[in-house]
Amino acid sequence: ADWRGADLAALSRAGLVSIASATLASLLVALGGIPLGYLLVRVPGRGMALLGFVVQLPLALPPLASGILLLFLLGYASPLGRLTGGMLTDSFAGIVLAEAFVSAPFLIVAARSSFAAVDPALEDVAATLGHRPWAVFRHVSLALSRPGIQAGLLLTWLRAFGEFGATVMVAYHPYSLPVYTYVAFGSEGLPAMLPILLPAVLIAMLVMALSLRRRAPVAARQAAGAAPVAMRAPSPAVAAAPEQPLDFTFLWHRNGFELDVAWQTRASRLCILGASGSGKSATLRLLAGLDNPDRGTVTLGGEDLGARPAHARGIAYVPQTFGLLPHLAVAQQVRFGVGCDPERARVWTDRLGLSDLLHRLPVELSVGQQQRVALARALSRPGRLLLLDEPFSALDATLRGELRDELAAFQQDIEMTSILVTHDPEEALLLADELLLLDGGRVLQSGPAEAIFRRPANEVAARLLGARMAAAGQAVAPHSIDIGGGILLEVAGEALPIGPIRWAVHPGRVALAEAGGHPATVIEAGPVRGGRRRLLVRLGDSVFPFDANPGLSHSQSVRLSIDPASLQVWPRQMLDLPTRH
Ligand SMILES: Nc1ncnc2c1ncn2[C@@H]1O[C@H](COP(=O)(O)OP(=O)(O)OP(=O)(O)O)[C@@H](O)[C@H]1O
Repeated sequence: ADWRGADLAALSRAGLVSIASATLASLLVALGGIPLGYLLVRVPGRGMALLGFVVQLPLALPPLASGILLLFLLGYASPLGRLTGGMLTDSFAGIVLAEAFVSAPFLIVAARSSFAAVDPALEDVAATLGHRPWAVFRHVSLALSRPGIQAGLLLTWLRAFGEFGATVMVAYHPYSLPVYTYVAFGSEGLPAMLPILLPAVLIAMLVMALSLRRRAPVAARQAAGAAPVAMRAPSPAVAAAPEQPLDFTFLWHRNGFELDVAWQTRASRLCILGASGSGKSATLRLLAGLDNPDRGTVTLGGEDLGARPAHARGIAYVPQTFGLLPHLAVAQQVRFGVGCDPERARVWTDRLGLSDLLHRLPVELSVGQQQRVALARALSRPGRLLLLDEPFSALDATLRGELRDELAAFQQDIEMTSILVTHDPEEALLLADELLLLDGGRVLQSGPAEAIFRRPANEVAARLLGARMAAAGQAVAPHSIDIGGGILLEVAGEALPIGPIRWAVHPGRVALAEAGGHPATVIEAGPVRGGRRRLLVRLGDSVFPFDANPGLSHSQSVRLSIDPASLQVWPRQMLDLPTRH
């Protein structure tokens, strides 16, 4: 190595040109590449797919070919070159453009993969929490993609810093470090190389080291900024839900599925009940403004919500997966909504038992705790409609029961109308005054929960409402059914039309009678679960399930009483299956 012969002034100039051009090129790429990476993920269509292919092209081209392509685009004979008086070639601007062209795919590909990994449900939740599209992009999409984008930016800078082939074609002057290396090698040979290469490698290593600098763990940083939430007695200083009639009609098509629903209700505790794929979540998303109907209207308290975007509807939405932002600790999570009321946030975090978990990230919470955080966040800003999409589906039976009871208690305290989506009839009956039954995108029945439970419109509605072993019978009076064998059962609720019916009763709502009741025989005894045995009993001509103490066994005679309010009765149709026995 010829250390003495090194031209330090020229070397420094070339080094500065490379550092400055690589930095400018990276900025340029970031400005265009980050939004482009996002659009490539979120905007569907062939045009975008083609664009995604084209932007990767520089990776496949030999750098010299990229340089020639750029000469066609930027050279003094091109329209752009003429417009700029040839300033885009053989100049510092030319170096920046050549470096940007060749290194851009590194950032675009990294940004695209990072954005693709962000769950769109998180963006949806942020929108329903009042954030405008730009804020959703900044606080959710960009925040969650940051590590991947930073890695892509580092690759972009390093690729730009080392870029030679395209640069030498577009801008031979001023010398960048790679071009200077090439020139020095041509005139002085190998002995001139080490004094040039050593600083180049050191600069690259320094930039890499700076980018690897550890940041404080997210949780710790977030918690440090979290205002302490004082423990206080529960005092949800909010009134019960005011009457605000909800009225919506939606017609919506997607992938061969057609949703055609309409509902008018004045109740404040509502439930949409239906089998999987019946359109429950789609209805909630249309209400929240996260999808647009092909045709439809939605008004709440006489106000037209349909014309407003999701962030302006004043709706709190808790999706099936809770939509917690993985980079925010509980305290930030709860205050994430636009217009979040700190006093309300304090009350709900306290009441939901989250006060000791404020510094934790979602990944450090149990599923039940995550569900509470999502609920606290939804309730901590003023809103008029609370949309809950199967909030308990991920929980075990015990926790499910506990949280269900808690939610039932909250419903008394919150000033919002709540709409719960579920396929669990028990949940629906506990948490709603009015039901909307959906089947295959159509409304099967709607109205007061108890009335629908007792009088399902048909067999499908009855099954959605939990009727399993339905039996045949005959309505012989407005409140009496004949189930064969001379047994008449009393039925509560609306008067029945005389004629053939089907009926069912929940196994837990039949009781053994000491005296009175109806004579029945145990015809099947199942295993004991939770201290109770599931039996099949014959009563009159009907067979139905019954949960009893484990002492009862096969062929035993018993006397049963059935609460008239717990019987479900619906008209028998020609297509209904015959009774099981
Ligand atoms: N974004 C979408 N793109 C295409 N099809 C969709 C989309 N969203 C919903 N669908 C379709 O609409 C239908 C109803 O879906 P939806 O999620 O509303 O059902 P659901 O009743 O909530 O079911 P589950 O109880 O399983 O959540 C389904 O056939 C589903 O495939």
